[in-house]
Amino acid sequence: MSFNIEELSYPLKKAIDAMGFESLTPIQEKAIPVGLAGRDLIGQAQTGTGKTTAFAIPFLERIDDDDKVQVLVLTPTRELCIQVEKEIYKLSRYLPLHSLAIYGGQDIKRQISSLKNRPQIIVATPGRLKDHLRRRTIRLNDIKVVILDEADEMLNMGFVEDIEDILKECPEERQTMMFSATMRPEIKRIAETYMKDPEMVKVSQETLTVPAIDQEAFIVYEDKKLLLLTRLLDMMQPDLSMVFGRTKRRVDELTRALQQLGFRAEGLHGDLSQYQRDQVMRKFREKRIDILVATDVAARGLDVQGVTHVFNFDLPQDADSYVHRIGRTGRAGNDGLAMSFVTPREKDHLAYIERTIKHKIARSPLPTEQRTQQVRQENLRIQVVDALENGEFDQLSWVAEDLIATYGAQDALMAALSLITTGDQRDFEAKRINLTAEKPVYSKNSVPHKGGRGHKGSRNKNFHNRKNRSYNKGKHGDHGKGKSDKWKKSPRRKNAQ
Ligand SMILES: Nc1ncnc2c1ncn2[C@@H]1O[C@H](COP(=O)(O)OP(=O)(O)OP(=O)(O)O)[C@@H](O)[C@H]1O
Ligand SMILES: [Mg+2]
Repeated sequence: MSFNIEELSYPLKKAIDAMGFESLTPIQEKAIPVGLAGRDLIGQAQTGTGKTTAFAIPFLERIDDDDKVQVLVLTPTRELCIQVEKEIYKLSRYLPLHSLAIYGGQDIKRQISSLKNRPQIIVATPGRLKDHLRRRTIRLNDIKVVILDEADEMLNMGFVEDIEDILKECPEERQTMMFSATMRPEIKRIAETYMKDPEMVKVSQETLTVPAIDQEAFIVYEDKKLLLLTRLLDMMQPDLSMVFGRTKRRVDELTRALQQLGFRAEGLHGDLSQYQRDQVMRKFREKRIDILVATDVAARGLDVQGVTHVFNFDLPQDADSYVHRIGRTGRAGNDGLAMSFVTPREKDHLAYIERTIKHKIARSPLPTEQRTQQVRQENLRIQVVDALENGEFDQLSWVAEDLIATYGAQDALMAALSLITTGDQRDFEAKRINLTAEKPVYSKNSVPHKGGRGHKGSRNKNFHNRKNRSYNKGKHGDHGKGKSDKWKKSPRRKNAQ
């Protein structure tokens, strides 16, 4: 029998109930008993499968309300730090425990004054935590549990020294747990050097990516990417989407371009002030913007309800990053669609990503102007039907009567429709915007094409088996053909597991 909710203490059961979780996810079933036993562990499970709760429940069951810092959770980014602390806060709602997020960019004095609440649990980014250690405003002498979320990233070059420094300040006698959706063998070996006889808790799946995420690739020239994105956004009208760009400059330029084209988009990257970063994340979570354009700073861990589409405007450098980026959708049992833009010179890099994730990414044909226009018009029809069914427009009746009497119903309606379509104009503008070109991505793992550059390998032919797919098979626009509706409206959301 696997571990289940009934075995938890009452305050946690109640909190989990309030969060709407009906049962535990597989990684939670497997990792919680090991964590409760006080063992060190490395937990690996796909994106969006509830690793946060998997690592939080054991320490919430085990620590006491002694007002010392007993648990330290480390995360690679500020946004993730804030999010993880929120999840812990929700889980500990009925427990006499305090948690606090400590991250860079926030006023350190404010953090110092929040520390007066005597939190038992600190969630931190490494840099800012080290500041506090230097100032002796945080001490780690009483730490019982250390958790590295996104452990493989934390043990990568950029962070590993900070992590070492931090772990040195923690007592030897402690429980250490590491979690991630990706754990390359060499990183796993490094991880083990910081742990005592860790148990490997893995929810094995055939692929690194989540099956609920549909993955597609478009082979597209660099200077046609913006037009492609514009058309896809217009056709599919995602609820919320994330667009990943390679560099900060790329993110800035792309955000500006999308705004100019009339999309509600904002950018997120490490050069923004913390205030700006917080604002952007808040707007995105509250659906006041539809599109978050970001660098890899947003690739890991972020959990935003309603993200139905992820676009890799630029391919990521490594396959792990691909896994985490696309994992921002298809979370907790929901569907998602991930689309990657690949320049012809990056085909080998895509092949390397496919090999690593053990999943073949379907090649999709580029939407033509004609097809795009047709879908836009069908979407327009849906908009009008929605308005007919739900709208209140009685106050416009005299205008309609007047226009119909003067110009006839058909002309009057067509003129009115033309006012609300932006599509053709958008295409026109998208073609005129020049983004600074990014270099093609290449990694030492991407093998060159057989026959050199420009060779059209027979391998690629198999990928075009979707050529005749329709971009519009939704409930209103299409007249009965096909089942998939992903090309237009956002994928349907199932209930969370
Ligand atoms: N038992 C559960 N039932 C339903 N939903 C859950 C359950 N546990 C967690 N969730 C929800 O699932 C979502 C994803 O959880 P979480 O962010 O912990 O995933 P993750 O495995 O850490 O993903 P990533 O690898 O991207 O960091 C969250 O919204 C969380 O609240
Ligand atoms: Mg996570």
